[in-house]
Order: sequence, then C-alpha cells, then structure tokens
Amino acid sequence: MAVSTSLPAFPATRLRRLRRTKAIRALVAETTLSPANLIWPIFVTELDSGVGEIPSMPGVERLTLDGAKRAAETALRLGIPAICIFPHSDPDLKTEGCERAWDPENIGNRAIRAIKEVAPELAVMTDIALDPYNINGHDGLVKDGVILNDETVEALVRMALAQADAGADILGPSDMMDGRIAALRAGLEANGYADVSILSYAAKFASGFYGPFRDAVGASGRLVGDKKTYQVNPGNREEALRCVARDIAEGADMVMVKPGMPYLDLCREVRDRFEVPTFAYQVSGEYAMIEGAIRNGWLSRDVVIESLIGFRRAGCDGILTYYAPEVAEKLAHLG
Ligand SMILES: NCc1[nH]cc(CCC(=O)O)c1CC(=O)O
Repeated sequence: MAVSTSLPAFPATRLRRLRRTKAIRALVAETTLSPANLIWPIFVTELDSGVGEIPSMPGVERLTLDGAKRAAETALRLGIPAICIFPHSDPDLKTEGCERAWDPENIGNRAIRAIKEVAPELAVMTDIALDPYNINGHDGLVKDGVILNDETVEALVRMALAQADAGADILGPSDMMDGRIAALRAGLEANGYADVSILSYAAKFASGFYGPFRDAVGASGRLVGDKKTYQVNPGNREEALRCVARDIAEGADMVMVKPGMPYLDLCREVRDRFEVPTFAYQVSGEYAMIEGAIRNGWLSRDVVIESLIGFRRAGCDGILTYYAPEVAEKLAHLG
C-alpha cells in the first residue's frame, strides 16, 4: 500500500475535509477492531490463597475453576473467540523435573476441561513452557545452571499431549527452545491430534515487561538468573525474523510477536514477509503501565482501544490482551 507522495497542491488537497464529521471519519477509517480480534489471557489458581487481584495488574484476578468457567461464558457472550489459560500452581508441588507439567490433573488441564464443559465452542489456547511447574522459575529444565534444550523439548511434547488430551484447541509454545515446534507437531500428529493447532511465540524477546506476569503465576521469587539464553535480545530484529521463519518451517500455524507495543515494527514486518496469521501479546507490563496511568488519572481510558488499534494498524490479525473483556464490552456498546 504505497502512499502517493505527489498529492495535488493546497487547496485541492485539504486532508481535513475527511476528518470533519464523525460519519465521514467512519467512512474513511482504515483500521478496524472487533472482539473477534482478541484472545483473553486468564490466570487460574489451585490455591485458595491465590484467588483475587494481582497487585501489579490492578483489575486482573487469579480465578478459581468456577471463575474460569464464568470467564468462558463471558467470552462467548462478548464474541471473544479464544481464551488462553495460565496456571498458578501450588509452589510446594514445583519440582526440578517439572513432572506436573504433563499431569492430566494439573490446574491448567483441569481448567481446559472445565471451560470446555461450559463453552465447547470457545477456542481454548494454552501456554507451553515449564515455568509454572518448575522449582527455579525457568521455562526449561535446568542442570548446574544450564538450560537443557533437547531434554526440555521432550518434556514440552509430553506437556502438549496432556493439554491436547484435555481438549485444548491451540497450543502456545512460549519456551523458546530450539526444535520445539517440529517436535510438538510430530508428537501431535503421531498421537491423534492432527487438528490441534500451534500458535508459536516465535519472536519472543527477553523483556522486563513480563514482570507482573511472573507475580501473577508465582514465578517471581523463584527465577534464578534471567531468560536471556533462550529469549531474543530486544535489539535483534533479524534474529527475531529468523525465529519466525524457522517456526513456520517447523509447522507453526500462527505466530506471535511478544511483547507488543515496543515491538510493533516486527509485527508489521512479520505480517508483510510471512503469509500466516500474526498475533501480538500486549503483555502484563504493558497492561500495568496503561492501567496504572489510567488509575492515577494521568491517561484517559481511551488509550486502551488506541493501543489495540495500533496493533491492528501494524498488521496483527489479533491481540492477546488482558483488556479483552473490557474492550469487547465497549465495542458492543459502540455498535
Ligand atoms: N513462558 C512463560 C510466559 N508465557 C507468557 C509470559 C508473559 C506474559 C505477560 O507478561 O503478560 C511468560 C513469561 C516469561 O516468559 O517469563
């Protein structure tokens, strides 16, 4: 979509003519946002003490299984097509081997089944990474301070099969190990889950914007070191594009850029270069920034939709956002 640089001169060109009234502005609006563009990430806890608001994400709560069911019904009512489940698991049951990650009875898998019971037509997305069940907070298995890539991939396949078995529609590998997409695809095909899709966290950066999320899933105090040996350096555009190309070649059906707002250049580039559905994750720290400023009276709530329109303008087919229900409700009223 090239923009002509040879516009007729003023006054033939008066760009304000098309901004004059709401009706005319609506007629020439280039970018749309609808509830169908949203994926709603929710936190589900197995601990009574975990239920309630997450301090660094005001307005976002950890839910019980019943709360997850209610969220699913809300999503359906509002036309949000998918929910993404993040488990908050009992810290006493976290291990070095992360065995609970593929336990059919872990809180993530129970939440998938609970949601499918009340809202079978809602798409359920999961997160594939070992951090919710890992005693040291990493996404991969750790030995002597080193993340074990290939052993982790085997564990992730087990985790994925348990999620598929529980009824997940879309698997979201967020671990950033090498070779995981091919292994997951092969595991799914070989076990009767050919129709389960993969939305790869492909361009996932080693970001400080995940801080509130780690509070939400109870990983903050645990993480030993950082995730820089597997997540991409924030300045590396070409490497991020290689990750996307690689994940598509290995069988990802859809790809994601994460975080969102500081990486909109990559959203545009991924959308233009690769012909696959492209998503961005407006992560916990982006939510905390926006919501914190709104609650302090420093920004108006209108910036929420503005931020999401920005993702759409940058080429994203959809956005994972904690604002999904609020925005879907607002869009319904806007007509
Ligand atoms: N692998 C875990 C995972 N999956 C999604 C997020 C972050 C989401 C958010 O910040 O909202 C993270 C955190 C991390 O990589 O440390």
